[in-house]
Amino acid sequence: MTDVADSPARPARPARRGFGRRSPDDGPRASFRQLLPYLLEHRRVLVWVIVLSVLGAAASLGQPLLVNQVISRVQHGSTLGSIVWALVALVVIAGLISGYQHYLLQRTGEGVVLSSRRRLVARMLNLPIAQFDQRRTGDLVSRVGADTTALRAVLTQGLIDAVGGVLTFIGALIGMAIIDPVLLGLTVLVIGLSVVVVVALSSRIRVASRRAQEKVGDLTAAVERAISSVRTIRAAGATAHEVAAVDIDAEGAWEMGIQVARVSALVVPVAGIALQVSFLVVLGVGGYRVAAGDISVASLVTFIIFLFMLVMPLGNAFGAITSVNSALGALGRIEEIIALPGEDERDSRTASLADQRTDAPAIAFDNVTFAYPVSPQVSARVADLDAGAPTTNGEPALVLRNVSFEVPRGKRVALVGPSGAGKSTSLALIERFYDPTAGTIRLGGIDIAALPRDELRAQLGYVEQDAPALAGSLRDNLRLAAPDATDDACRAVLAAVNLGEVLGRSPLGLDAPVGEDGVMLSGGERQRLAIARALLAAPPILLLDESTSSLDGRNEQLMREAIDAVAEHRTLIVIAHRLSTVVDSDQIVVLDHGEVVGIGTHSELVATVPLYRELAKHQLLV
Ligand SMILES: Nc1ncnc2c1ncn2[C@@H]1O[C@H](COP(=O)(O)OP(=O)(O)OP(=O)(O)O)[C@@H](O)[C@H]1O
Repeated sequence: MTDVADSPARPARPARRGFGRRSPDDGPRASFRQLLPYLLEHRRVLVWVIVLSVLGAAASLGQPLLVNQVISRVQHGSTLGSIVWALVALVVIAGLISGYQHYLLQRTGEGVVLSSRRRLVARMLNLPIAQFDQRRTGDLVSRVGADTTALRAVLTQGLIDAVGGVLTFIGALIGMAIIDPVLLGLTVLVIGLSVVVVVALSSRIRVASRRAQEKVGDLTAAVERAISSVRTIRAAGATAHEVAAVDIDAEGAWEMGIQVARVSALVVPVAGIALQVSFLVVLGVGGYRVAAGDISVASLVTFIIFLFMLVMPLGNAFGAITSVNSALGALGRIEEIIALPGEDERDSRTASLADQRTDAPAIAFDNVTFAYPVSPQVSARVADLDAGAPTTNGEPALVLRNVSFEVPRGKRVALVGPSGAGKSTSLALIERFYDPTAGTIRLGGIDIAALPRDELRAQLGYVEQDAPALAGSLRDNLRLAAPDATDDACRAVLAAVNLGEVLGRSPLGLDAPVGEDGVMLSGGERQRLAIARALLAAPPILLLDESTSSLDGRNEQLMREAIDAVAEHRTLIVIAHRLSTVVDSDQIVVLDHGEVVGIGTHSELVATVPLYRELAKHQLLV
């Protein structure tokens, strides 16, 4: 019943190999191998880029040979003829090829960013709910925005002319070997040293740039927190405090950026120094060899041009090291999420709704026990503190204990109990946002763990506690679960939950925006809009987690009427914070500290369950 990622007993499954074993300092890492699927999607363009690279390299390598000819002809007093034109043509062709190739790689880079965003968002929105409990929203947002953008650099800077660069490098090496192996030996010695230095520095760049990206994630999370709670922060007079908190994260990102800059500052001049030193060595030793008659002036000039051609791609590669390493760091953060199992991947799909029994209750809890999964980070911190909460003896604290109750078809059942008793958790388990640690929940007699989640959820309408309205129009909100609903159906359902008046408020009607998180609606209106949304999909079972915010008399009346409208012809499980909403329920289940302490009608419970009597007394119902 309990599946792997949600299991409190077992920590969330470590991601695929390469992400699983790492020290806290050692964030997600990616290799070029993981980049391959993204590149292979664009293999046609990349093959074309390679062909252009080969042509470009040939056009470049042809230039020193022609220069050699020009010098020899000038030395021997012969006419230059078409050679100069051929040289000009080669330079122009090499330039055109390089421009077109650059465009193709930029385009492919954008394509890689697009497909990484698609894959990441598709996986992210399909992760088990526990992952969202344990991760910071801003950090996830930053992965979709900033990290995917960093991937572009692999193509636009890393792979730019990589093949052409290698060919030019090899061609230049061969040309130099033919002209003068001694000079080549000296050149290779100097350049080899520069490569050793850069390779040694590149791992430091990788670590620094990955940390820089993590810091950007922290920064986005801090900004997201501040913006999403802006009213509370403003009202608490805590704006300056929050600005300072965001500032600390911004500074952290800046510091890491500076670290990257410091290490890359060491790398960038290496190619230049290598070129200068080898140029001076070649000029000195080459000049001596020309004087000694070992090589001609034309050969020395050609050798020097080849030297530039050898060092140029090397310089490009050194220059790309920072951006490629940061792209690989970003890819690590993207793949860390993509490697997590999606919630639907763990569906057993061994049963179908057709197996429902008509004589079975709509929903039945059978000895359900549950503890929320504890994130590995929290576990580690608790272990460090050697403290009990939120776990006991290393085990997560139980939120539900052996809970059993039945909800007959077509009946209205209320869950009541003090705050933290486990009411909302029970609805979350019916929705399979989490799976019970022990026990079974059945829908029409079928263990819901055996049903595909989408089939199960199609049977359920769920109205969260203080349900948020989604930014967008009234119509967008209503059609979330019923995309084909007509405008007439939308209007009818709004009227059913007493929201007809909201429609008349704006000339835009159903197109009227509700604001970010529905700020343009009152708390009661948001809750009723959420009920309308659930109703429109016409599910046979409705789970309603009543708003905790106190509603005035009129709103409460409107809400009761809305619930009555909802209850018709369907099974309703309602979490009531105001007993007045549920006194006429068919059955009331009283929860306390995760245990069922009473089941019955209002009058039965007032007579037999002290906790319920107490609750009713507080709410002036007895
Ligand atoms: N996502 C979560 N991760 C960890 N613990 C949680 C999570 N959600 C709720 N809890 C804990 O589970 C317990 C039960 O919470 P639940 O929301 O089910 O209570 P409730 O009866 O609905 O309370 P209320 O009436 O205040 O809404 C609480 O102690 C709460 O702190």
